[in-house]
Amino acid sequence: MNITLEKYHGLGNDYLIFDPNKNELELTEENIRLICNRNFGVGSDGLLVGPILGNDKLEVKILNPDGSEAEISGNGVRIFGKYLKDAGYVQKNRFTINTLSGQQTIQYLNEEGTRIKVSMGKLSFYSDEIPVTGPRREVLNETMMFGSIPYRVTCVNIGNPHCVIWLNDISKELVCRIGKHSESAECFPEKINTQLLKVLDRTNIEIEIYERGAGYTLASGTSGCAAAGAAYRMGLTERKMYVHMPGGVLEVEIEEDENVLMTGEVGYVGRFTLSHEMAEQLKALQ
Ligand SMILES: N[C@@H](CCC[C@H](N)C(=O)O)C(=O)O
Repeated sequence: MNITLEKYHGLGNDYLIFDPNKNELELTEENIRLICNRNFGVGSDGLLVGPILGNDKLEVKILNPDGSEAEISGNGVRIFGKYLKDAGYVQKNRFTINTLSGQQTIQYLNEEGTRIKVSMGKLSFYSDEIPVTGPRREVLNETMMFGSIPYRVTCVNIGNPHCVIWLNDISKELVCRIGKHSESAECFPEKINTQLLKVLDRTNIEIEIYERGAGYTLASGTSGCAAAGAAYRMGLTERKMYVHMPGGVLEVEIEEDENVLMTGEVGYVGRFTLSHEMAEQLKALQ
């Protein structure tokens, strides 16, 4: 049996879909790393395994390129939504899926399903829910040391953990320098995704991203929601804003109950049928 993977991207944040109903391979940390490797494998910022059928909801498992499992991915959910339409798994325009972090509602905004709105769930700034070590509190504008340098940090959970650093000048170089330390800092027992946040005006923010388990990425849906949530909470923006990332722009709205709505595009790259040689290498790593 051939192994086929479908590749999509959300604003340059690329994912491969491994549909377990069409492929036979036991995924392990080792073979996930090889699939996502940009030199020796197909290459991607992560792997989406699904739909996993069985209960009343379609389920997706989200894997980082280092083989670790993430609770949620904003771009991943939109991409999975587009795949479900392309592969004929759904006919409705609005439906709910299951991820490790809970349920997300997906809505197609155009006929092709390339523009998708997702109800992502609620923000939490509470230390025990993010998680961040220390007494229970909302982690707002605290000083934290990453690589011996102090930063003002707001932490937030939107299904997965994020730390947002508000600065006037942001760059790829700086987020990579900070992210290498913050990702595995002792105060983050589940590790963390890092965003540098620049506020452009009350309805536009810009971010640079360093993802847990993936490193630097051109875009991240949950990072966009987390940074928007932090900016709103700090009183810097309105509830609705555009989040500018190197790969494109996401629309984010923080509802009154702190539920987050995220809207953005998805692009289809193509189908990859792995060579016999590659399939054998992956099987040897099962
Ligand atoms: N690209 C993502 C986030 C993927 C998961 C993240 N690396 C984690 O480990 O939490 C997005 O679009 O949200």
